[in-house]
Amino acid sequence: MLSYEQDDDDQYNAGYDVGSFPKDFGYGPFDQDGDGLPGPLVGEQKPRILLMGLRRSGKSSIQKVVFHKMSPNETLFLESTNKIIKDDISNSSFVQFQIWDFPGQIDFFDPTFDSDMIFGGCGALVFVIDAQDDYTDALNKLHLTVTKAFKVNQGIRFEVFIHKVDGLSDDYKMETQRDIHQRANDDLADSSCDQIHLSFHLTSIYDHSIFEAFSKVVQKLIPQLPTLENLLNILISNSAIEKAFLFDVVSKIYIATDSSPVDMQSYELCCDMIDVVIDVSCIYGLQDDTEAAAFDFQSSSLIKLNNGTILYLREVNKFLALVCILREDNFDRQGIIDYNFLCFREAIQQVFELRNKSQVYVALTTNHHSNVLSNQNTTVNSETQNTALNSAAVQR
Ligand SMILES: Nc1nc2c(ncn2[C@@H]2O[C@H](COP(=O)(O)OP(=O)(O)OP(=O)(O)O)[C@@H](O)[C@H]2O)c(=O)[nH]1
Repeated sequence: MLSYEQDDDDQYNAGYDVGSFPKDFGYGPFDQDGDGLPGPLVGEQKPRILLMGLRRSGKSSIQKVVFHKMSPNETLFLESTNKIIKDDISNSSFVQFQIWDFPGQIDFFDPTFDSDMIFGGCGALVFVIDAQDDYTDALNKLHLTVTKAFKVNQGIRFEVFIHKVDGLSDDYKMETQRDIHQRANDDLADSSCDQIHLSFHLTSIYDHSIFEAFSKVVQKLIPQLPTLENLLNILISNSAIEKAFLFDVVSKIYIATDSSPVDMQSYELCCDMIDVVIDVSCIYGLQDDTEAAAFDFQSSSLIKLNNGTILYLREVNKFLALVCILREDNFDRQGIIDYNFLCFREAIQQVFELRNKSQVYVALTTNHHSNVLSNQNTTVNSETQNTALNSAAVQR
């Protein structure tokens, strides 16, 4: 990897809107052509994300907006969910999971509620609280839900979405978050369950906060995350990039970023850039006679902002894109950045290959301990890649 001097300071302006994605650019069937990435194996257990919360708290809206490109206004007409809706999200080799949307009125004491089955294979439980409503009942239900789930499966990540905060002032938002945080943790402490850890996110479907929160939930379920972060750190430090996100293009969830702090504006800018690229590709890039995807190995884009900042997007594979933010002055050596990007893409492919090999191995031998196995392999792989990338780096 080639190296570059870096400058600090960046400012960007943004005007945002969500959901300009064409709806037909959705989760297609997972096939094997293009980048040689095999699809999920038959019988492989996908991590499950449960969406729970009281009625009308916004669960279905979240799922539709993030994963099905529904515009936020259309959620006003969503019918109440009255059975568990299972949604299989298999759009990328990294992001493969199921989302189960539960009806608000679910009763844990109902004999048909099989908590071992439901919480057993669950990776994360997202509990949605309507912050515009009185949340006392929601807090009681949260307590009941997490304690019940924790008894069945201690590995579940508990994520609380303090939702619909678009209607609240900044001060009130913070106050609500503090209050919910305090009361939820007090309830756990009172029932001697302080080992249960809850993470809190302020969310709304009317801005990018819901995508950001979901990104964090999903990242915790990706065993390769440390490897990806490492690769991004190496890439940005050698290419004078300020910030880099690895995006799942369809959902605009970022599955990894470098270790510098994420600010909401950068994330929103990058999301908007993906919208622009996909919109333009769908309008001008589709060939009449083929069903080729609008986003392919040639997809890349460069947007210069009027504050001396550049947004640079490159396709990594058919599901993932790298979006970088950097200063215009540092882009005069684009060749170095492009070369480093190729090293990065190669390394990401190795992560995929190794993951897939370990999956095949697991499938051929036994289904037991599959997570542990792939985790261990990925760690070894991470070290190999870092060594390879570092040795390829050429300092200027
Ligand atoms: N202001 C605001 N309204 C929201 C938001 N998210 C969802 N809503 C609205 O909340 C209402 C209920 O949303 P649903 O998604 O149906 O709620 P649910 O939790 O799935 O409801 P059940 O299926 O009955 O359990 C809808 O009218 C949505 O438009 C948000 O972020 N902000």
